[in-house]
Amino acid sequence: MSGLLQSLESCLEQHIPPEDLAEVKRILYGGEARKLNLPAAALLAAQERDFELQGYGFEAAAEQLRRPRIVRVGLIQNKIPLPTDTAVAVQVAALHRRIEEIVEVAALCGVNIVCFQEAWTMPFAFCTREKLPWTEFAESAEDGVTTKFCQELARKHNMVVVSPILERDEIHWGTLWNTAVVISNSGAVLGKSRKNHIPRIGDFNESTYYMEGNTGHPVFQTQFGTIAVNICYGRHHPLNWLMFSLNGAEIIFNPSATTGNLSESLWPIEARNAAIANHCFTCPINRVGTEYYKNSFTSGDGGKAHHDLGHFYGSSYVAAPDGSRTPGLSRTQDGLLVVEMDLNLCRQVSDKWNFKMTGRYEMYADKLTEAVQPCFVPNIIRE
Ligand SMILES: NC(=O)NCCC(=O)O
Repeated sequence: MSGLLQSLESCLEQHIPPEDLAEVKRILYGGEARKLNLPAAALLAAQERDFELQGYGFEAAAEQLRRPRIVRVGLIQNKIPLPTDTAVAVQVAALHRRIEEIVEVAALCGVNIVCFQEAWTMPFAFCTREKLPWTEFAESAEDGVTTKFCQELARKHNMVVVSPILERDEIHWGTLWNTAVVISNSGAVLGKSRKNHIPRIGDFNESTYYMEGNTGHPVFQTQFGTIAVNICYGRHHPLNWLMFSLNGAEIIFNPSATTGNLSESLWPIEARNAAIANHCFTCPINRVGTEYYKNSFTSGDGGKAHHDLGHFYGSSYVAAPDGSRTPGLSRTQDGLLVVEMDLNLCRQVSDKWNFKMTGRYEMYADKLTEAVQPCFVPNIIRE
């Protein structure tokens, strides 16, 4: 992992000859994203508060019967501000303060829907396998301190807030889940979406802490568009994206926590491919920084015990249904990515490429039903 590389895009800008840059961006990114003109006050506040602020826009063609449906989303990536052995309540409060000051800037930029990173109120401590204090970060999705905090933000800024937390479900005997709480711009809790796929890879020992989600693939109708949340490792599962899309999601957020050595080469591909395959916008968000734990832990691979999961590489971005994408935020710095999109692009691209129309879902539904039966015989033709 190169700790110094700020972002792939800054590297390209620096090293690709100027006469080739536009063509390189067309091939790699589907074109040069339109830069948004963000308010000077927002740029200044971001600088003072020490985070990167970037803004891009995606266009759609004008239609005769539908007005443009313009929405601005905000993706926030951040480091944990305090050491992991600071008191739980103090860490949570510090994260609330950090997010509050970034959301204020999102509001200045006209953001309608904001999404935070996975388990944003805590260090991503699931590498340790220790229960305390990490399970103490879990909160009620309905009326925990973080949900109340987000409801205030939503009301104050007239913004839909997607808040991925570690959830404690008191009704079901204190069960823990990895959950995104979706809060309407009215301040009401619209609902929640639990992480469907739990990693069992390397230091990501998350199944020690919480269960595979049981909320299916809910889509939330907001004033600004229909949204869904595919949490982190669900990014690797094309059917997970598909189901959110079949339920009508126009924007799918992917709040994540993932590290360089493990997944950085997959990061630019998976969510972008999901945007293309499902005719929707996708918004992967990753935390930044290296989180240190006092007690060492092993990866179960015979390697040495260590004190961190590796570097969380940020690089949050937005991909559009036509396959184009924004540059990523920094690999090392807190950041806010503001992206304006016309949701009419989803149907326009669908009418062009027809992936849903040609999807032959009935064929796959039948065959998948067969494939999961114990008596399944793979269809291999032999001589
Ligand atoms: N948080 C999480 O599910 N991480 C797993 C690693 C990855 O999906 O890249």
